Amino acid sequence: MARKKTTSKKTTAKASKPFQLPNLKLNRLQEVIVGSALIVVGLLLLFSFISYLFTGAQDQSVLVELGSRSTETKNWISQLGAWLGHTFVYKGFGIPAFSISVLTMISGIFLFATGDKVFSLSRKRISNLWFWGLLLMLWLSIFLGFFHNTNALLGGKVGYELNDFLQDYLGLLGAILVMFFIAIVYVVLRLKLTPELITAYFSKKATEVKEGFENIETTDEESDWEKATVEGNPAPDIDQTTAPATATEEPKNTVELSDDAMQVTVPEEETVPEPVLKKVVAPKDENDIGMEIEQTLDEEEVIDNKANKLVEDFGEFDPTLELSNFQFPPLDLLKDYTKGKTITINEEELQANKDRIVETLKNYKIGIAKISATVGPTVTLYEIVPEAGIRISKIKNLEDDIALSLAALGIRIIAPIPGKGTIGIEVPNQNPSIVSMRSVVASPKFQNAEMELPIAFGKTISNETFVVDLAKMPHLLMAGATGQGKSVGLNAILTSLLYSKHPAEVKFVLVDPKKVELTLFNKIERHYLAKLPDSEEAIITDNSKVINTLNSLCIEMDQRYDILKDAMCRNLKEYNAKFKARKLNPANGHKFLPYIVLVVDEFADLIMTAGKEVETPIARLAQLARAIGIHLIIATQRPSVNVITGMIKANFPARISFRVMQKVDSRTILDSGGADQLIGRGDMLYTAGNELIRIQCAFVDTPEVEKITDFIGNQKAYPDAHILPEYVGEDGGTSIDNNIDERDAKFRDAAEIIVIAQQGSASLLQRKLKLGYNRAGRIIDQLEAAGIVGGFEGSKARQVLIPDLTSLEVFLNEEQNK
Ligand SMILES: Nc1ncnc2c1ncn2[C@@H]1O[C@H](COP(=O)(O)OP(=O)(O)OP(=O)(O)O)[C@@H](O)[C@H]1O
Repeated sequence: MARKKTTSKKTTAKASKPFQLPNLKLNRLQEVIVGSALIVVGLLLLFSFISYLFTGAQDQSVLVELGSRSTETKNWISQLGAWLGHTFVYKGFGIPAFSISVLTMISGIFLFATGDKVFSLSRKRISNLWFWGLLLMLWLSIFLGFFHNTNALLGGKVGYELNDFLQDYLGLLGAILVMFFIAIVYVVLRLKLTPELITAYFSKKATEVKEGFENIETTDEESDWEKATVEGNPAPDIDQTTAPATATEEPKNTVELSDDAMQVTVPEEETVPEPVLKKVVAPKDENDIGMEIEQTLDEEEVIDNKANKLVEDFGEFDPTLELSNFQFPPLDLLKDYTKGKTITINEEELQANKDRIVETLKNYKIGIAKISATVGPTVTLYEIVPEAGIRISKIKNLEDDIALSLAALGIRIIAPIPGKGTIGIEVPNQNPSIVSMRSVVASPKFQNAEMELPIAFGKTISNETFVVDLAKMPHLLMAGATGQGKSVGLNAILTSLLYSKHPAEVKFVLVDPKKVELTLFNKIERHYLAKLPDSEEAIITDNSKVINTLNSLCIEMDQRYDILKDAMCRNLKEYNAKFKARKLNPANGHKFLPYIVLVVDEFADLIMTAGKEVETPIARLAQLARAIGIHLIIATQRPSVNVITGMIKANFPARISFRVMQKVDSRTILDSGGADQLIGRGDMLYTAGNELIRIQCAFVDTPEVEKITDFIGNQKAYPDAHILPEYVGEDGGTSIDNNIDERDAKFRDAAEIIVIAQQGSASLLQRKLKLGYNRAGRIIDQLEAAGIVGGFEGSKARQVLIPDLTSLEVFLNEEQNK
């Protein structure tokens, strides 16, 4: 989709460009060769034209014989020169034809000297040069056509004919006026000159000239004095103390060499006078005195000018340049589940449901003034307007009774619907339709979304595509009982981003304790994923590594804040815009910063095993990371209060809930019931802090995700995944201290577990002894120091050096007796 977007942008850009050099890719050697070829061609043209001015008349007679070896011409470039001169100067544009040779040479020099790196950035400039150069040539040629009778070579045949054509229709005066008008258009468009600028320029010049005269007068006096002092003579007629009056007024760098009054005066570097606005307030009456008001104008922001110049020369910084050939996945990779099937409106079903609702309410003496239905992909919303005097809470309490009478699950009553004066009853359709990812990605709402991180969740109850900006959320909490569509939801989020963002613009940090859900994204590691230095896999499946990654993200956050502070930007969007506009110097550590999206599946599992160690960095990130482009998506099966703590909840205003089994879970995640009444299979409720929106999540199946990741993974990638800052945890480094007294209280238990399992891993201890990661890590270090387990072996578990429990007993007893 984004590909479409960019191509459409490109075409509009192309259409507005006057002329564009072909986008050839040359290597450096080819550049030098092509560059020199252009220079030679330019020179050949130049010499031919110059020579033609003098020898053209003599060569006129032999023009018909050109091509034969025996033909002799006077042109410096012989037959070719004679032909070129005749074609371009005489039959062409006259003297202005010289610009062709000059333009060719300039292009050649550019390519030869600077290479494609600069050249490709300056293509726009060069194409501009050609466009305006050729236009100027044509204008001059027509203009010189007025003087055709003086010399036919001035404007060439083209100039003469076009001039003649103009004069035939407009007459001499008309033609002159038209030419004058074109010249004005040229000057205004090309040189961006306006009458104001010209007057400003001349008034500036006038003041400069005036100041110049005044300066000459003073410097005349000064130079007399200086001449005298440099020669060692006293200053003529000027007292030593009073002489440098001008010098004190205008400080000079004066070096006193000796007592003999020899002074060498070095004029100060030219200082740019501050532009000053002067205004004189005349005295009100005889007793009043006038006043002169001076106002210094704001200084020009040089940095902007420089940046504008850079942007003019090289264009805006393009972060996607390194993978400029990257292609966004085509829509065909997504399956169209709804092919040929639109939502079927089953009128019988609608009628039957309506009748039952009306009847049930009637049984409770609730009269209905009006009822209408909106059919969604999986649920139909019946909106009723009760008769006057009916209490809303009465209807709300009938949820179960209506569900019973309709014999359906997942009935939800919204009383009243916010913003409408109605009460909503959501009833699941008998034949729900799948919302395919393809249909939401292809929707104009997603395609034209001007968002930083657009996410197409699915379709609302009124069948509208629901697109939100993750950057604005700014973090998302997601819950749902097992099998209700959480993993599909995560895939839909990731797919949306893959369809809209270039690898340079967004990076994912994926935490997947289930080990199977997000593995497919491994293929796009070097395009879209971020990882810790030295870690083999980018997708984190080991809970212990999550802590390091989260802390590393905190470091990244702090670093980004420093960079943003330095650039005086309030958020990542501003910063990147400033960087693209070349207002930030990469030499000062500035670089284009991609968004980072951290996705944590099975958050409850993580909290169970690592507790505070995970919660603290997550809360920190959630509180602070929004401005610097780190966004969290956290999914959990169990939305209990000890998993989704107050601190986490407070920082995740945007929440999604798939079906949960209990009302209390719904309350924990959404702060209200409702999620327990959903029907599952992607039926979800979304809230961004205010009302609840019921959405049918888009369905994207594993084979589709596989196709997308294959498509991206097979393309040229960055050399490595995006590397996060290194984090050395508290447990970093191995303690070689084998101090028995300082051993952990659970040391012996741990040793036994390790020896029984014959596997030296900290996570085993964590599970069996219910320890935090840091403590388990410390015990492993102590076991290593004691010689019970071997050294660290990367991703493999450590070797256990004691074969069984009896040997361990002997080993530890011996150690005690030492
Ligand atoms: N949006 C959807 N549209 C249609 N069917 C869906 C949708 N989402 C999920 N399903 C169905 O529900 C099944 C389970 O979904 P999913 O694997 O996402 O559940 P889950 O909540 O992640 O479960 P678990 O937590 O056990 O991994 C899918 O295989 C699919 O058949």
